[in-house]
Amino acid sequence: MASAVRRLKGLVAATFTPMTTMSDLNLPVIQQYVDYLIEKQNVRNIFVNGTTGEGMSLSVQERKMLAEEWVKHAKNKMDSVMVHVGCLSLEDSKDLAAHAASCGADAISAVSPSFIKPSSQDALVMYLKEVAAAAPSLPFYYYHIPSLTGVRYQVFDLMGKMQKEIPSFRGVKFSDVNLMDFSLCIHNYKEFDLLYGVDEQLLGALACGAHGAVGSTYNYLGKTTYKMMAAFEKGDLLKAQELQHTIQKFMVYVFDMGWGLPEFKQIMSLNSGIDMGPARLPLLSSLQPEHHESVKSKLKQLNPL
Ligand SMILES: CC(=O)N[C@H](C=O)[C@@H](O)[C@H](O)[C@H](O)CO
Ligand SMILES: CC(=O)C(=O)O
Repeated sequence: MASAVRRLKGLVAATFTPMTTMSDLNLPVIQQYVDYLIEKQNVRNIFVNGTTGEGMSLSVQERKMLAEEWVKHAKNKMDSVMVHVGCLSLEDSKDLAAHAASCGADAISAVSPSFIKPSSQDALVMYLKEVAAAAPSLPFYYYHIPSLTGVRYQVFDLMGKMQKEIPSFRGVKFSDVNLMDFSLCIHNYKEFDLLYGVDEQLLGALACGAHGAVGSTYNYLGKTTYKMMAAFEKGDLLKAQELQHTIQKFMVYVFDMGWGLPEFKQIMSLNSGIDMGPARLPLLSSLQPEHHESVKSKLKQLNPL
């Protein structure tokens, strides 16, 4: 029987959280940000309050305000708004899940708790089940990002348990390099959405059958990544490889500079012309004014606006 459930496809931008110079939320920027993603990057899905959005560094109240604002502006323009509700506190996660449903989000996602970690796969699934049950009408996506959570259970092993225990379970945002685990999930759980989350090797995940991708770079490399996906779909593997390699060269530059979230936010500001402000935690950015032209010209070659 064909499923009536709408599948999440294509690119999902993991949004940055716009902030003022004082690191307060800068909500008025969000409307412009939504239009930029649609018009300049052709991206019509967003993942809010995740890693890139600094969800874990924000208060519950701030996360609610952000979810509301993103939903308000994306509602009739984008295909889907997924709100990340994972926290170290189960109560906070449930609160955020219920709030996401009440404000009109299309889906929720949660990471595993990562300070006191689940002691077994079953414990993790029980936890996720409670979070998902706080918003039973919304599709639930497990957010697998072992490099940050330290929770490394094979997703393939978890999928069957999540399918059995969580009625709203719809898929996984898979931010890990283990393509065998990813491939096993795709082939054994065909009715679920498997969204890949390591942008710099998306082509490998497409070859395994990825249904879509969620990531930070789609904020500024969305159009280029779509070109790579189109080449792959047409069977033009050489062109797809070339585009993936070009994107990788940009990421090598970023990683060689030792850049992370505060610099990613600046890269986004430089490319979009929308001021994202600094990161929330007092992490000092090492992207200096003398780097601006180099970042801009590299991105311009990659993704001419
Ligand atoms: C750790 C992290 O932030 N992972 C993101 C998604 O999960 C990715 O989108 C990366 O930001 C991206 O692949 C660049 O390394
Ligand atoms: C990158 C990603 O998917 C996140 O920021 O959560």
